[in-house]
Amino acid sequence: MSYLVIKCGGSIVEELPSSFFSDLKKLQQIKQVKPIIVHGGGPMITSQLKLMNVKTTFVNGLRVTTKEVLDVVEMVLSGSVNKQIVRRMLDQGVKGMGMSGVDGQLLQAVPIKETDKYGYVGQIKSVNVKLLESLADQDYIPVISPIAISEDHQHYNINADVAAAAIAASLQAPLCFISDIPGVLVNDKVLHFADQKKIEQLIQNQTINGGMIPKVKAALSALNAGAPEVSIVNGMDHHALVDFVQGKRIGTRIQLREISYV
Ligand SMILES: Nc1ncnc2c1ncn2[C@@H]1O[C@H](COP(=O)(O)OP(=O)(O)O)[C@@H](O)[C@H]1O
Ligand SMILES: CC(=O)N[C@@H](CCC(=O)OP(=O)(O)O)C(=O)O
Repeated sequence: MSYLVIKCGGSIVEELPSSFFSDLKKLQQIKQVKPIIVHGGGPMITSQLKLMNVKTTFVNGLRVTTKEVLDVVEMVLSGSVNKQIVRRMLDQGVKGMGMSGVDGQLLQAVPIKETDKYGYVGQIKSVNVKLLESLADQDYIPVISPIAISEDHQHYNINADVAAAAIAASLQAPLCFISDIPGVLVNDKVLHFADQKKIEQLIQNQTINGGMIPKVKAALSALNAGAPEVSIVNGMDHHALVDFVQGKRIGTRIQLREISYV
């Protein structure tokens, strides 16, 4: 394995055990993996907006982003959340390099199609892969907040699952979603494998809802664009990352091809 894109959800970022960060080093040194972290921070953005008395709404799992909301999203994600992750990596002797998709034009965006509905939400047009390669060559682990920049230098808010999927697709790398649940749950049980058809059915009957919708959709889009493997795992599981790299059966593994569920 070479690159590994790890998406840390805002739901779990503050709870991640120290072993999560020390395992990054083990993966680099023992398995020659080049980890790349993409993080969210949805709950922290919502708390900050609340403190500032700014109303916030979601449509289809995406935050409606006015100019005022965009400033707060950027402040929270590229500021406190990003630096908190870098600090926790440094505590474990891991070389973290915090950046947003704006820095070095890492994530180049165009506005999402329905701008009247979503405001400053973007979709990723391209990823500056050379920048990621040069950081990995120096053993840095990029820690990326999902703010992107357009050709005319407007910043856009990107759902972190979508940003992680775009990066995994650009690098043709496996993608591991770290969240606060043990995987996709159906009747309180973890679904260990799910194919496209099953996911569409679970969205349709609302078993998959809320923040899980952009996650599974991003998983499918990464796979369709050539990412070899995508799983959703629980960040509270010690050594979830190592288990993922070793191909152990943890969380929910998403696949394109059909699976027999009998
Ligand atoms: N079928 C499902 N299985 C598991 N979680 C689900 C499901 N449907 C909705 N969810 C919700 O999705 C959440 C994970 O998405 P989200 O809150 O966006 O996490 P993150 O911040 O890790 O990206 C879970 O905490 C849960 O509330
Ligand atoms: C467009 C959009 O919805 N952006 C997200 C970005 C953060 C995010 O995705 O954080 P989680 O991974 O914790 O959900 C937002 O503003 O909340």
